[in-house]
Formats: sequence, structure tokens, C-alpha cells
Amino acid sequence: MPTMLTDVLRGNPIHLPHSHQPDFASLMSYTWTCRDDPLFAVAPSPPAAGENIPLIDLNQSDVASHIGRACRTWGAFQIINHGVPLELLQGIELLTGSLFQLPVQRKLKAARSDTGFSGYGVARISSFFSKKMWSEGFTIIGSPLNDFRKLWPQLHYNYCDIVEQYEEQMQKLASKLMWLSLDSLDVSEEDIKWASVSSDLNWAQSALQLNHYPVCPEPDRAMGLAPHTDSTLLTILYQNNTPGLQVFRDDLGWVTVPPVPGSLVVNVGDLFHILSNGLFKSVIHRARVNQIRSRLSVAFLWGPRSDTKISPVPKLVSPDESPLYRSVTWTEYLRTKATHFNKALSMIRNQREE
Ligand SMILES: C=C1C[C@]23C[C@H]1CC[C@H]2[C@@]12CCC[C@@](C)(C(=O)O1)[C@H]2[C@@H]3C(=O)O
Ligand SMILES: O=C(O)CCC(=O)C(=O)O
Ligand SMILES: [Fe+2]
Repeated sequence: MPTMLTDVLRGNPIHLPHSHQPDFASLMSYTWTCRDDPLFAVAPSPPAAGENIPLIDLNQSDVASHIGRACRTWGAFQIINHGVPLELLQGIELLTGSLFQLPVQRKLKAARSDTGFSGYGVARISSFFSKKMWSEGFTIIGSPLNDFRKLWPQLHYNYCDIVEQYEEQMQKLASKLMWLSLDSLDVSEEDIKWASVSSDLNWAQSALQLNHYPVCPEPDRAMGLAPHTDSTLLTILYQNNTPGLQVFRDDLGWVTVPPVPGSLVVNVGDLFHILSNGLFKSVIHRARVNQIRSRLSVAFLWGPRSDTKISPVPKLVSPDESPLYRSVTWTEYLRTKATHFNKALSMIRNQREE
């Protein structure tokens, strides 16, 4: 039996310094003092003139090369005509809104335990920061039935149905996007046997992360979700109509990803960066908060089964160089990330002779 995501997370508990219930009463503990590091500066960054992550129509011709370019330059893009029914996007938004609107005592019935992985709580990356984040989250791995029954004694079956349909659509889409991106590098199923489409998709696993960023009285001092990369192959993010997501580019700084109704945002994660031998960027991103409107987002975090070894595709490594990274499973990588956070990638990088 291969280790599953759930085993990894159970074996690597994150001891969160704060209570699982965001307590937005004390503003001080949510004040991110401006550091010199541009990654953590919370003051609004000047708008990057005209620059934005590409908006890609999945029906357009030459879609693979557009996606490939976006993965190399940004590590992120938005997609339209993705085939996920609008009603399903509306359904998951409704579910997310309804979950976070529940009285806090009810939400706490489904609180993530210290050693747990699913359920209600603050962001997992909170343990790496001394300041609190202005958000609350709900993680779903596997069936949400037990938790949903506690949240909605009446309606839990309907909500489970929505999650199941959403995950099914996301899995199909994620695999399609991965192969389109790889196609742009001339990498085919022959080159990555474990990811073959004919293997019935059971080589993948995923988590669903629901996020809520309440209205904030002092948004320029607060952080919704601190800068991070996802450890996935790909993440597909649905955001409601309130802006907040920002991606980081070395040459541009923070760039806001404007909500486009009905679209989805796609992020390259660390494992795809490794697989592509560093050609695709795992994008640093964060979420800002807002004084006027609350914000919801739903992240579908997608990667290989925990026992699959991910290493740079040999075709993408030049013959006279060693691969940029050594091989890792998602399990090993999540473990490294749980202790070393944003140093994780550099820890599995092969040393090169200058
Ligand atoms: C399958 C995953 C991927 C996880 C850990 C585990 C469950 C929850 C995911 C997230 C979701 C929010 C950002 C992130 C950075 C976090 O803190 O929790 C993600 C993390 C990762 O991509 O590393
Ligand atoms: O809320 C957002 O826009 C970002 C969420 C995110 O990065 C995550 O859940 O990993
Ligand atoms: Fe993320």
C-alpha cells in the first residue's frame, strides 16, 4: 500500500502557534511590519504597468505553446473555455461561502486537529510566521462526509456531491493542462511513463483548500496568505470576484491577478518545476485582503501518488550537465517543506561544479 497524502500529513504534524479559530479582534497580532525584503513588504506595490499573467483560451489554436510560454515566464496563467460548467463553479463558491458563514462554534466542530490534515483552521504555513494571517481555511483530503455532517446536519449530502463533482472535473483538467505544458517542451508519454493518460488517472492525488479572507479594517498592514509556492505539480484556483491574489516576478515585483468571471487560475508548483528541470517556474504567490469586500478562493492542489519518484525529465537535461534536482516523492518533499518551508527546493538541488 503506497503512502497517501493523508499518511504524510499525519506523520508530519504542524504545530500551529495560534488557536485554530482566527481571532480578528486583536489587530496587533495581524500587523505585518514592513521588512526590507520586497516579498514581505505589505504596502501596496505600484501597479506593474500593463503586465499581467496571460489569459489563455483553451480552444485557441496553438494552445500548448501559449501555456508553455506562460509556465516558463510566469509560472501562472488564467484559463477560459476550460470546460468546467459554470454551475459547478457557482456551486463550489456557494458551498465555500456558506461554510465560512457558519457560526464559529459550528466550524470548530470540524476543526483540524494538531495531527490532522482535513478540516477547519488557519493556513498550514502559519507556523513559519510570527504574525497571524487574515484568513481562515478548510482543507479537504478524501471524503469530506464526516466533517460536512458536523457542519450541515441537513445538507451535507448535497455539499459532498458538489465537492465530488468539482474534484472530478479538476482532475481531468489538471491532467490535460500538464500534458499541454509538456507538449510545448516536446515531452510525451513515452518520456514519463508513470503519468501516462491510459493509466486511468490513478497515479494522481489531490487536496482541496477552501480559503476565506474576511473584510479587513487595515488591509495595508495585514496579510491574507503569506508568500509561498505550492508543492504540487499544478494548482488550479478559483477565486470569487474580489481581487487579492498576487504573483511575484523578480523583474516586476507583485502583480495582482484580476478576477475574470468564469475563469480559473493555474499555478506551476514545485514538483512541476523539478520535473521540467527548472524550465517551468513554481510561482511565488500570496493573497492580500480588502477593506470593502470579503474574498473566497478554492485551490485544487494536484500531484502524483506519494510513492512516485519525480525527477527532471532526462530529455530536458543537457548531456554534459547533471539534472538540476535529485529525485523526490511528494511525500519526501512535503516532509522537507514541513521543516524547511521555502528552503525546500534548494535542499534537493544538485550541486553543480562551476
Ligand atoms: C497536499 C498538500 C499541499 C499543501 C499541504 C497539503 C495540504 C494543504 C496544502 C496547502 C494549501 C495552502 C497552501 C499550502 C502551501 C499550505 O500551507 O497548505 C499548501 C500545501 C503545499 O502545497 O505545500
Ligand atoms: O486565495 C488565493 O488566491 C491563494 C490561495 C493559495 O495560494 C492556496 O490556497 O494555496
Ligand atoms: Fe498557494
